[in-house]
Amino acid sequence: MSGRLIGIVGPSGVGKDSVMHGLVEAVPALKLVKRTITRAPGLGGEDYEAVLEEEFDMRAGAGEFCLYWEAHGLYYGVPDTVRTRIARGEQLLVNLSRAVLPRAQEVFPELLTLNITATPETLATRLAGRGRESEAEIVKRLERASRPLPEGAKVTDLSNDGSLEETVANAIEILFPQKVPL
Ligand SMILES: Nc1ncnc2c1ncn2[C@@H]1O[C@H](COP(=O)(O)OP(=O)(O)O)[C@@H](O)[C@H]1O
Ligand SMILES: O=P(O)(O)OC[C@H]1O[C@H](OP(=O)(O)OP(=O)(O)O)[C@H](O)[C@@H]1O
Repeated sequence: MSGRLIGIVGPSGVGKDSVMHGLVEAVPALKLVKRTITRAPGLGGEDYEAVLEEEFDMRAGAGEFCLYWEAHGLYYGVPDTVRTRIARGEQLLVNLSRAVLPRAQEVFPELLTLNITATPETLATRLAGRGRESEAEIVKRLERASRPLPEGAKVTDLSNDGSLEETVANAIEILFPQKVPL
C-alpha cells in the first residue's frame, strides 16, 4: 500500500491520543507523527518534542513544519519530514487542529481525517480524569469543543462514547475497508 497521512481531530478530552495509540498497537503498519509543541516537557499524553517559542518561530521561519497552528496558548508544528516518510510508503497518524484542516487538505490532497466525537458530559469527565490541565483550562477547552468545523473540512465522524476497543475497531474498518496491513 502507498504512503498516506491520516488526520485525527476532535475536541479536547474526546480520546484522540488514546485512539491513535490503540490504532498503532493494533496495526503495526501505522506510525505516529511526533509533533513539536511549545509545551513544557514531560506532561504525558503523547510523545511530543518540547521547544521554547523562540525555537519554534525559528523553525517555522526556516520551513521546518509542513503545518503549524496556535491553540490553547501553545504552538504546534508538524515536521516537514512527514513528506519524505509518506513518499517512502509510510502510513502516518497525526493529531491536527480542526482549524488547520483546510490548509492540511491543500498540503496533503489525499488526507483522510477521522473526527472523533463524544457528548459534552463524556468530554468533561475525561478531561478531569486525565489531570493534565487546571480546572480553568478545562473550562476553556470545553467551550472550544462546540465550535463548528471550518468550511470545506472533509472528515469522517467516529464516536468514542463507547469503549476504546470499540472505537479502534470502527476506525480500522474506516481506514482499511479491504484488508488490514501487517
Ligand atoms: N473510550 C474511552 N473510554 C473511557 N476513557 C477514555 C476513552 N478514550 C479516552 N479515554 C480517556 O479520556 C481521557 C482523555 O483522552 P485523550 O486520549 O487524552 O484525549 P484527547 O487526546 O482527545 O484530548 C484520558 O484519560 C483517556 O484515558
Ligand atoms: O482547533 P482544535 O480542533 O480545537 O484543536 C486545537 C488543538 O487541540 C488539540 O491539542 P492537544 O492535543 O494539545 O489538546 P487535547 O489533547 O486537549 O485535545 C489539537 O491537537 C490541536 O492542537
